[in-house]
Amino acid sequence: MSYADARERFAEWGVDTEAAIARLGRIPISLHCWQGDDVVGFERRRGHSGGGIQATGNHPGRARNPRELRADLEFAFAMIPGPHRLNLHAMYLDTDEAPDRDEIEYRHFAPWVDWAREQGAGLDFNPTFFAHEKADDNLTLAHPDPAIRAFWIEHGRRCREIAARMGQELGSAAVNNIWVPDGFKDNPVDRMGARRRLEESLDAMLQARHDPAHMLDAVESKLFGIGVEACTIGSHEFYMGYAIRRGTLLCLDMGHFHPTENVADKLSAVAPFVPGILLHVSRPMRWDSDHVILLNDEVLALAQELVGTGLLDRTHVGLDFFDATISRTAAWVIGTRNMQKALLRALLLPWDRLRAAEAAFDFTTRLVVTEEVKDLPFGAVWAEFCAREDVPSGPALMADLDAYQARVADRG
Ligand SMILES: C[C@H](O)[C@H](O)[C@@H](O)C(=O)CO
Ligand SMILES: [Mn+2]
Repeated sequence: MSYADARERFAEWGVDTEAAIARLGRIPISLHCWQGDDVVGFERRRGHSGGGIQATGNHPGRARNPRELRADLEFAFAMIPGPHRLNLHAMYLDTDEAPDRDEIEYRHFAPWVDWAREQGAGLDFNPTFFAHEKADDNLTLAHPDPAIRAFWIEHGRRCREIAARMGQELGSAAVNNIWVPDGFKDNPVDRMGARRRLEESLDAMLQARHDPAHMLDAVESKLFGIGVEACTIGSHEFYMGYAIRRGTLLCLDMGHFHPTENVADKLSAVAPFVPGILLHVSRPMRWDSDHVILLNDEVLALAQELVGTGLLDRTHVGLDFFDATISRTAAWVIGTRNMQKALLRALLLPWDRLRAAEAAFDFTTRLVVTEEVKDLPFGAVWAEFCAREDVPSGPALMADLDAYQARVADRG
């Protein structure tokens, strides 16, 4: 179906496809750098605990250095319509030096900023509290040893400074997301002590004020991780309380809750109490497996809540998946485009009609409308969006993905 015909079909429902396309074109999605190299990073020191996260698979083409990762990202950006952001982790520094985590400085990341400026992309940032000898006890900011806590506090403090400078340089606030793997494999007897230490460390780390136009703090909770099955110190309740008290963003990772929980439902529940939300859009399969996101019910529901509640302006959409069994660039492209497709579908819903039906307790109409509109030609609107943004779709996209993968397949 042509776009012109599709526009008319949507108009019959009172939906303006032009407005939806325009809104979608202003929503940046933050691509996570760690999908490109299986969460390895570019530090010269290696070989320590991974904090319970690990990519599985050995598909050829893993980016081995910043140059390769940037080339892969440039390709992915060319396949993804709309404004771009890159979510960097501190272990992806670009330098010949070998600073420890408590020694990193802005200059170690400056090449990323230069590159982002060239690309017209924003940057987000994350301290790296894993893959380091001082994280091998599965305790960092909550460690009982004050020297280890001090080390990680200094790392986190520096990361906030680096993120703030990135945001200032690029004229777009960098979200600096704090996730620590801290927890216990078996039942601890002093959960309270560990949580108090985490709270104190976070307070020390977040003491310096930074301009929110440059940097926004976020905290990310988790239900459990491999190796910390009995207790995660930074649980949802912990960080929900912390984000409210400190006024930070709250990060909701779709893989960090019990599988029966509905992350979409949480948005309107937490939004009144925190200044904003960071999403890690992911696909847990039985656990926090970080599969590439599909255009599935969970992602559609998330996008629908973002649009329907008006929370888009207060939400930063980031991705968090990593799959090393398929082309890493294709994973980025397909996952990101799925998030955008979900947002487009949400933007193309007849919201006024649905809200009126619900307000009138006419749940029959609400059901009929939600099911009937599923037959509308969303694909034609998506194809039009891609064409206007000069990115391929359909078979042309597949050909480009295959050609790029063939180019990187001989990386050692
Ligand atoms: C690499 C990220 O910091 C990490 O995936 C974190 O966001 C997470 O979700 C850990 O399970
Ligand atoms: Mn996450």
